[in-house]
Amino acid sequence: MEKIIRIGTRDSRLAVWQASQVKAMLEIQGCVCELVKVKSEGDLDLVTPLYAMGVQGVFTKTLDAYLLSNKIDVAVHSMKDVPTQLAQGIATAAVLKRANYKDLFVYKNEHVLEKYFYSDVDEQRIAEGVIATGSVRRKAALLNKFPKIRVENLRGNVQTRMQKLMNNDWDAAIFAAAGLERLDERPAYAIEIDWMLPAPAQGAIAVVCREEDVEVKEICAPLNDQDTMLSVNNERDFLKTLMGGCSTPVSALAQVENNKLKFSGNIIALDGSEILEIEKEVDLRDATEVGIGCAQELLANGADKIVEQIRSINK
Ligand SMILES: NCc1[nH]cc(CCC(=O)O)c1CC(=O)O
Repeated sequence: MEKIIRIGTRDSRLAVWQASQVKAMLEIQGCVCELVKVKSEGDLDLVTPLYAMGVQGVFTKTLDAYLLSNKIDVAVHSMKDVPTQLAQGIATAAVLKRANYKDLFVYKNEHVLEKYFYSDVDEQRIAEGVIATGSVRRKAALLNKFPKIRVENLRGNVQTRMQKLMNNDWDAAIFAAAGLERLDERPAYAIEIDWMLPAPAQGAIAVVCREEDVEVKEICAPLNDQDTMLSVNNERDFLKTLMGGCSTPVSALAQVENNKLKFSGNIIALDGSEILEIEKEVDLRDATEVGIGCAQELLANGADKIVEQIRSINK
């Protein structure tokens, strides 16, 4: 009998959409697949901010256990939710071509755009209002640009968060554009935040498998997009070298263009009071350690102090 590839996924709509995408790609290659839907801790607790849940990989560790106990053959994740250090025995089998990597500002009343988008630096420094996000990275970036605003905690899946935005008196909430676009739920009242660097690997989908499963690795290899893989590896190395954590105010974006890798990264103090940024462009041939190099350079230029501050607060 032909091998059936068991594809593990969380059971949120976004996760199931992403896993179905992988299933369809494998089926085009002639594979027989089935989806195995699993609840993860990250989905069960919709109140605690992610950074307070204290463990890495809240979204991934249930599926890691399923892989290691041979209940599934691959697991599909939003790559930005995957800890930079994969669990022992787990390997990346493929990274799909990246979708929209940007963060999206979703508002209810377009009058707020004046304040947040069509204002100059002086106006931004004094702008007041409330924006909702559960992400420490987005919070730090918003406070860095708009130091007088209040950032409200917001968690849950796409639908829950959208509902909460409608029910509250907030100016806006921030979403990953990729998540909304995959579900065909990007509202008309939304604008991409061009100045905000994304989370490392935002918009990329990872397929992981058992480290020693050569057969599954071979089957998944054609799904891999080399440019995306190189980019997100550098972004994740940047994060790992700086902090190692998952919910941290670290942003990074690497892009392949004209045989070059363009890398941008930053780390921001949790309260937005300080930002350290770096940009580099290197030949593709020398592009495997840009993320590490940029992180080391930032650490030598003061990022170590921000990292220390974040560690002491998270303790
Ligand atoms: N941490 C939650 C999460 N993980 C991946 C996505 C969206 C898809 C992606 O970024 O690839 C989201 C939602 C969001 O940040 O709004």
